[in-house]
This record gives sequence, structure tokens and C-alpha cells, in this order.
Amino acid sequence: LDYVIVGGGTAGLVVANRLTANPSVSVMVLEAGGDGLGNINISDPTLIGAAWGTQVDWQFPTEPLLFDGNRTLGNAPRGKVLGGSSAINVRNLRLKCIVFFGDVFDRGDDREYDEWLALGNTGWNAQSIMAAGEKAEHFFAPNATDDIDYTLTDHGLSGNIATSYNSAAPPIHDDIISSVVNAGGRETADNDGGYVNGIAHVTNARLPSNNTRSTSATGYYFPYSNRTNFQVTLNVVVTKILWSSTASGSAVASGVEYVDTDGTTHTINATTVILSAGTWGSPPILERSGVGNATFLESLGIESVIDLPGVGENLQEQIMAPMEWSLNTSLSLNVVTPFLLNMESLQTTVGSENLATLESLLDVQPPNLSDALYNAHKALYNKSAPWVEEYISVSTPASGPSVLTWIPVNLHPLSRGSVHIVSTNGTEYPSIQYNLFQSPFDTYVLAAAAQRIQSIVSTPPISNWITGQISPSAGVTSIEDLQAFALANVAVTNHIIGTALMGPLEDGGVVDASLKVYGTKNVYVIDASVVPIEPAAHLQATVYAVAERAAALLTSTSD
Ligand SMILES: Cc1cc2nc3c(=O)[nH]c(=O)nc-3n(C[C@H](O)[C@H](O)[C@H](O)COP(=O)(O)OP(=O)(O)OC[C@H]3O[C@@H](n4cnc5c(N)ncnc54)[C@H](O)[C@@H]3O)c2cc1C
Repeated sequence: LDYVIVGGGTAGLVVANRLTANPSVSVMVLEAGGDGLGNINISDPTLIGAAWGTQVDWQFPTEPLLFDGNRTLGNAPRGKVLGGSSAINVRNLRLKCIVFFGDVFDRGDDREYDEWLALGNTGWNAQSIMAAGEKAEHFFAPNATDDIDYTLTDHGLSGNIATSYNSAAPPIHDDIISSVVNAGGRETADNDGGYVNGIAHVTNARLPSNNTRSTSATGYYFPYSNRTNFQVTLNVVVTKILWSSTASGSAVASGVEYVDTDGTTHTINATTVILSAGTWGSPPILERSGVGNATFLESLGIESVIDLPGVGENLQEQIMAPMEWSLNTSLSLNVVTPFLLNMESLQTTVGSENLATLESLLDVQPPNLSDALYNAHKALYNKSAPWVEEYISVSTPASGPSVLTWIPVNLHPLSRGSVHIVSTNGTEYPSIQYNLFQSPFDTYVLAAAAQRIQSIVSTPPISNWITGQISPSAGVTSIEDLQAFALANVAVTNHIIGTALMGPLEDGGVVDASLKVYGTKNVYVIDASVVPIEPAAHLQATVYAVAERAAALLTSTSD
């Protein structure tokens, strides 16, 4: 066997597909979940969140929030099925909100992707990441009557993942756009072209002809399952990497160990091992294999093979605090309506009265954020890269008036969490610490963005639709009160990255720019855990881009 790929998720199936295009290359994908075929909770993206808490969801327990000791955000969803999280990824609002969003597919900003290169990741910049992302996309333009602007040249037109818009835009959207513009924002035709700075509709990973979800399984595996060199073993959990040599600085993997549903242990040999088990899945496998912080591993009785302190660190998550208003009418809308995205530089978002405080908070480097990543974030700020994303949606409950939901998202928090194993047991859940709001800067960003949203919503014409503020309650308008609101109502976006960071070793890197694990000859990590900087977007399009580019590097084809 040439390659064993751990995890048939978003990234894993892309890599398997591209490698097996060469019939002489053999690949085995080991996936913990089943094939998901016939599961309507996966195929129908309008069945919002129906897959969560079922057997196709890992339901990762998370640790109590450090700033609020008794509270946790509960079990976090992650796909445990062919297609991985691309099969269940729909917006997940845990709190009061009744609105959910679609299976968003959008790219980040050139300034963010160029920062990957500035961090020392040769070959990874806006141009190469955008090109790889477009390779994954097959964009279906909306009907002319849908009243949705777009720019065809900002999209890939012949890739494996179908993208399209939900449906026609309801008239209230014009008033939302007008209020954003009247309050000093801008309208853009499309935010997928590398300059994310305005309000626009976004695409979903959806095949418009039958309104089914497009996943890495539907796009990269099922149509190719007759390739004899593309093998998949389902319902097996990989526990660790096996080594044929642990020579210092050049460890050689011989394959992996896995357990089946009976608890029987198996091994499989391969020339190259690729971990694509996700941001919370890949680091635990490395740690159980002796790759990680040597002191920590030895405390668990695991012999250190490669001392790599970055493994499991640098966990980054985008955070939000949903806001809601009641409208003066009951619009006939589906629960998931078309929606808009508004992104602007942080300097514009916070307003001049908050800028000095914000910049003084940005000047404080959190203790577990490396100099390199801290400087990258300051560079993003200085380049006026987008920092706050606003999800805007209108929904109508079973009874009563429609609700406007407007959610500020802090795209680039400074706080960093971690994921680490708690024992040598290969199937035990790791300990996941988000460490949200470690940096007061993160709270302030959400509060200042919320204040600005309040001013947009009170600007005509959208203000004429509003009858009252639901959340936060009326009167919560000061920065102090809005910070308290953000702390009490924080929700996560499930856009986790960073735990097998791509970057120089001295900056906490786990993999080099070819995504090979430092100190190994033949072990790679290819999934969201290598992403060093969050995009001003939802994450999957960037993960597809990472996987496409990594596969191209492996097959040495030009991208
Ligand atoms: C609830 C939710 C909502 C989201 N919403 C959006 C959205 O609307 N838009 C967007 O762009 N992004 C969204 N995301 C993020 C996006 O889906 C993920 O970032 C992306 O899919 C991650 O890809 P990955 O390849 O890193 O991991 P995954 O796709 O999660 O793949 C990991 C795979 O590895 C398997 N695996 C793990 N451990 C093992 C093991 N030990 N042995 C064998 N197999 C294993 C898993 O079962 C899984 O199939 C969402 C994510 C979630 C969870």
C-alpha cells in the first residue's frame, strides 16, 4: 500500500481522490464512521442540525469555560461519517437563537492568506490558496430573477463541490443592504474574489438541481468508488502510528494501528501515513504515537519519539454573540432564508470612540500566543483586513412576527486553546479547552461590533421594520454591558484550526510547508488543524483548498 489516510472527512477524501487518479498509486482510507448513504439528515441541508447528537456526530465533550468555571458549551459536533464535518456542517447556534444558517461555502481574504506566507510557509499565499480553492468548486449561478448579485470570475466552475445560493432574496434584504450602506458600510457583488469587505450574499455547498448537500463524499468519493486503487474501510478508529525507525530527526512510519467495532486491534502497513482526522482528531493520534510535548507525554507513560511542543496547542475558534430584533410583520420565509454577510476592517467596525481602547488591548500579547502569530495578527490589523463578520438573517417562527438575527463574529480572536489526550486509551475522548476570552481584546471586539450593529439596525429603512430588541434586551448599549452580554451569550462557530500548525518549528509549528510532520520521513497532516490563520469566512472552502494544494504537492503536479 502506498498511502494510508486516517479519516475520510473533508480533506481526507480530496487527497485520496487526487492520489488515486494515478492508477498505479494505492490508497486506503480508514474512517471511524459509516458511509452515510441514505441518511437524509446529511443529504438534506434544510434539516438543520438534525445530524447532531446522532451516530454521525462525534459529540466531542468540551471543558468548562475558564472565564466562567461551571459553564461548558456542551458537546461540540464533528462529522463521524464519510465526508466528515462537510456532511453535517450547518451553522450551530446553541443559545436562544432560533435561526440557523446554511452549509456556507466561502473563501477568505487575500490579506489573510498572504499572512500564511509571511509566517514562513513557502508557497502558501493568496494566489496559490485561491487557485487551489477554485479547483474544488463548481459554481452554479442563480437565476436572473433571484435578485442575487455575484461575480462569475470569483468562482471555480468545474470542481467537485457544487456551490449555489439558497433561493431568491426576499425584499427585506434590499432594506438591510440600504441600512448598511446608509450607516457607512459598503455593498459588494461577491465576497469570494479575495477582497472581503462589504455586504453580499454567500454561496452554500449545495447542488441546486435537487437541493442536496455537496460533501467531500458526494464530490470526491462516491463518483470514484469504482477505482480499485481507492479503498475505504469504514467503522474503524485509528489509535496510533506505527514506527519502523524512531531515529532522531528522521522517524519512519510503517503504518497505523486501528480498532474495529468489536474492539479488535489491527495494523496496516503503508509507505506514507496521512492524518486527516481533523483539528481534534489528528493531534491525539500524534500524541499516542510519541509525537508531542515530551514532558507531557512522558507523564502519561508514552515514550517520546519526537519532541514537538506545538502538537495540540494553538487551538483557535471564531466566536460570536447572537443578537435579535422582532419585526412588525410575519414574512412568509423558510427558517433558513438567504442571508447576507457584512465584513469590514476592525478599525471601521468599532467606531472612533472605541479605537484607542481596542488598540491598547491589541497591544497585550497573550502568554500562549507565539510572537510569530501575534505579529501576524497585528499585521492583519494594520492592513485593515476584515476582522468582524456579521451574519444577517430573517426567519419566521411557527407563530408570531418574524425575527431579524444579526450576529457579530470575531474572526481573529487572540486567545488560544488546546486539545490533548488524557490517557493512552486510543478511543478515549481528548480534553478540549477552548480558552475563550483569555484576551480581553476578544471580548471588546464583540462588544464594539454589537454596538455598531445596533446603530445600523436603528438606521432607516430597516429601522422601520423593527418593533423591539429581543436579545440583548433594550437598554444594553454601553460597551461594558455589551461585553457582559458577549461573555454570557458566547457561541462558537465550529471553525476550529491550528492544533497541528503549519509553520516554522521555532514558532510552534508541527508540520512544514509540505504538511510533513517535523522529525518524520513520511507522516503528513492534511486537514483543518494545519491552518495557521482563520479566513474571513466559514472554514470548509479553505480546508478544501488546503487539501487540493497538499495533494498537488504530493503528486508533484503543478497547481
Ligand atoms: C457543526 C458544524 C458546522 C459547520 N458549519 C460550517 C459552514 O456552514 N460552512 C463552512 O465552511 N464550514 C463549516 N464548518 C467547518 C467545516 O465543516 C470544517 O472546518 C471542515 O469540514 C473540517 O474538515 P477536516 O477535514 O479538517 O475534518 P473533518 O471533515 O471533520 O474530517 C475528519 C474525519 O476523520 C475521521 N476521524 C477522526 N478521528 C479518527 C480516527 N481516530 N480514526 C478514523 N477516522 C477518524 C472523522 O470521523 C471524520 O470523518 C462547520 C463544522 C461543524 C462541525
